[in-house]
Amino acid sequence: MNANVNFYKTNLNGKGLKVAIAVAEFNTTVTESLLSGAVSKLEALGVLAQDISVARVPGAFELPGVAKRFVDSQKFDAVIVLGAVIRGETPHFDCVVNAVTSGTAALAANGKIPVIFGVLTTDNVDQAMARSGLKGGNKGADCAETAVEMVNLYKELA
Ligand SMILES: Nc1c(NC[C@H](O)[C@H](O)[C@H](O)CO)[nH]c(=O)[nH]c1=O
Ligand SMILES: CC(=O)[C@@H](O)COP(=O)(O)O
Repeated sequence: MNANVNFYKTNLNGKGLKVAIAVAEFNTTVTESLLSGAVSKLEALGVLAQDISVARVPGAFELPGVAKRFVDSQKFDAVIVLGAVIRGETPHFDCVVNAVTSGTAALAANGKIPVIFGVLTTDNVDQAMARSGLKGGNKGADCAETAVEMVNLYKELA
């Protein structure tokens, strides 16, 4: 790699940051574990508990609506959406996944703050358990780290 390339710097310092989390209640065993992982990681990175705000919604379809309100409030440095969409017998899985993915992506691309996508989309419960800290890694914790990293990158890009 050419040594003259300029790389924007970022870091994982969460001190002083205010983070909002929207979490779906559908598949609550999985999503509460995602939430726990996200909150624990945020605190480990220096975000104070009183600076973490959580809103629960019925399902993943409702996540972008709450995330937008978090963004529009201008009270937060980042927003994380957490959910677990698990395939059933009908195409409803695709409807929900498409809606939450496109809605969250639009907010992330158009908003002034990072909006982080932490919605599991799995074929079965075991796959969800394996990605929510119940039987393996925790995507909620991963999203928390991404949120802090992106806030600090955006500060460099300002
Ligand atoms: N099947 C799952 C859903 N379905 C519910 C929708 O997200 C939504 O709440 C409903 O259609 C009313 O608007 N939600 C999940 O989060 N996960 C699922 O597996
Ligand atoms: C993702 C869903 O909406 C799904 O869990 C619903 O199950 P089904 O397709 O069997 O109604």
